[in-house]
Amino acid sequence: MTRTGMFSESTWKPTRPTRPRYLPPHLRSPQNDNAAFLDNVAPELTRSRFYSPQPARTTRGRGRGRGPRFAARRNPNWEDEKFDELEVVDDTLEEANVANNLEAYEDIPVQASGDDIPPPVKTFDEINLGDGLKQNIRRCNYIKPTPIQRHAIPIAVAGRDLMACAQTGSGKTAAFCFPIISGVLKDPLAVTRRGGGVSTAACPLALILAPTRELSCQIYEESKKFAYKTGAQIAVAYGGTPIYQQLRRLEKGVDILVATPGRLVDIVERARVSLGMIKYLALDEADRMLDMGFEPQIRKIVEQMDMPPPGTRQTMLFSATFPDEIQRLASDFLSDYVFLAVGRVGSSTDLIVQRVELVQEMDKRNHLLDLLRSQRSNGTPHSKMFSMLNEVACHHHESSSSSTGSSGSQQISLCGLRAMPPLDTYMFKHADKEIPFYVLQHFLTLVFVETKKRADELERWLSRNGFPAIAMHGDKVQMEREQALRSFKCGATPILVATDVASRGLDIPHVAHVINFDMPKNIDDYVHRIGRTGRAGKCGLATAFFSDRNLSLAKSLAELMKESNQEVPTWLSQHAENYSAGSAGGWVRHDAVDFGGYDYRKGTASSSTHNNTYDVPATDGYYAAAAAAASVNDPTFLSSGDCYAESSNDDYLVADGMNPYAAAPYGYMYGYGSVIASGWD
Ligand SMILES: Nc1ncnc2c1ncn2[C@@H]1O[C@H](COP(=O)(O)OP(=O)(O)OP(=O)(O)O)[C@@H](O)[C@H]1O
Repeated sequence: MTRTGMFSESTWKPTRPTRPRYLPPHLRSPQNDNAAFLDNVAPELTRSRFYSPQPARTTRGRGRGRGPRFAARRNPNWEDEKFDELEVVDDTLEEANVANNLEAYEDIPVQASGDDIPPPVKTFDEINLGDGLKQNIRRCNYIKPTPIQRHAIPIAVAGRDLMACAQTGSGKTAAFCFPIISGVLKDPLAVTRRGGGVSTAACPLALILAPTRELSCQIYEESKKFAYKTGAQIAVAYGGTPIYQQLRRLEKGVDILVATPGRLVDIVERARVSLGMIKYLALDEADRMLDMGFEPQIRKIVEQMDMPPPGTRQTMLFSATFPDEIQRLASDFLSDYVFLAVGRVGSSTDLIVQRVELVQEMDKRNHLLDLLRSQRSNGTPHSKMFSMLNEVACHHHESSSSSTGSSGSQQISLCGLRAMPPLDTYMFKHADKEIPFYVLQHFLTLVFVETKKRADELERWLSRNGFPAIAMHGDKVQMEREQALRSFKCGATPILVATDVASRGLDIPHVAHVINFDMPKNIDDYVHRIGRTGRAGKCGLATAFFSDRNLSLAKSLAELMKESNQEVPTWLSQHAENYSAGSAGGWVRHDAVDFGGYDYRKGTASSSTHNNTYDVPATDGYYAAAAAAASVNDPTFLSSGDCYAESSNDDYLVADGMNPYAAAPYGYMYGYGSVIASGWD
């Protein structure tokens, strides 16, 4: 849809006269909002029976007189209790444990580049987020901010555009949701964003885009928790479900819209949503959203659908990976932005133990069976994993105790082992039968495969061999996809076989093991896939089946493992050497950067470790390479923005003849071969 002329281009103020008076969220009736909110809570998102020794409590369906009013009369804190029934962080943990698990992120170096960067905070209380939101943060058991939250929230609350990169599972969702919710709640605009008058278009103030339906739903559920009782109206729109239901919800008015790109375009083209009032735009998994698969749709949404331009709106891009060329592309959507990297861009957390096994294609199935069997042998499944996790905890203790000076035993208990769910059985009712869930079911295993067909085949094969599994991929109808995810989350089918549709963003508690049955096409996808475990400071295990077909990944995988303090098998190092020597270069990472992230601009680099901000000379990356290339008078060095790579079937490769100095800063090339990955929305 092109600009409709509803809004004046220069001011972006609405000119439409006949609309009901806008009621700011903080003045809206909390009762109404709560009612809508509670009604929307999906049953599966109430406190999981799986992790709770008690059956889930509910105030619904208990007959007359048992509704919210009744509950409120009997117990003035009923709403707090009601909130507790939602899926909060992790109900097996005490508050202190949650905070302590997050200690795991304390040592991560942080780099911020840009002008006048607002300083980070140590606590949520230091930021003016508003009382309602702060109360919900406490209800969510978010005792203290994670590093990405400490740095990103003040930047976003100050109204700055932001490109932020932080490890999987480190709390990026809250880092963009809190500033958005807080901004919406403080919005002084006395104009309507609701439907009415001559138009039925809803006019959200904030738009959050995500690449998959499940991730949109997850962000929606999370933001509802954060906005609980504040009056902020949040809606979700994603494909694969009837559009009319979503349209009806939008008619009621919306402040924050969470959407997948395809469904959003559809709704905007039907003139049911106007993007003309957008003040906040957030792209989760931003590198995925801006790669070849989604970029045209994102450009359409951002540049051709009435959305205020950069500088007028605030734009926030978040991901765990940010290849250079995507950063370059993304800068089209940003204005005077801050680049923030927690840890190295595209690296993985060392809370995830990574194992790589050399397995040929024909042996993969049997190898998987052996692995799964060893997990549940002796009634103490995952015993191997437990010892490995213990090693991680000890290792982590060693690295963190030197900087924190804490005692050993204390640190070990902080590193995730106590976060493991209790090892007992649980009775599950299915088709009128009580089925015991054995210990294994407490640990969920996520198996990634390359194609939808392979996912279905492996699901059947595993089930036939006594391992209840379910497949999730883009050929399944949405209901089946959601059912598969639910069944996995609650442990009914403790193995999920998925394509890349499940690789990004999904926060599934107690995924203890990620198996790359088929390796992904590029290292970024690997980082996201293994990031489904080892979240929020907990430990996890990732096993990769590496075959001859994956040689092009050897170098980047070995480098990633080294960066994350993992043991690299000798055979992999050998393959990495052979492959890089025998090819035009394969994958190249930021060899020149010795810590932190990588801002492709590199001009105004400043860096901070924890809370101390200081300048670092921009001697690495681009400038170092430029200097090196210039010193040898090398004509192959290309300036920023030039194309420096050639595509191949799988990955982008450094162009022949380019010298290593020139290649280094452009490192981390993106595997466009993977864009056609199955199952994206
Ligand atoms: N400050 C905090 N205190 C406690 N738990 C937190 C905090 N911030 C986030 N979490 C929890 O950490 C988990 C991971 O957070 P989130 O899903 O936002 O990670 P992410 O960085 O977006 O990961 P991904 O890169 O995979 O999308 C969630 O369960 C979330 O509730």
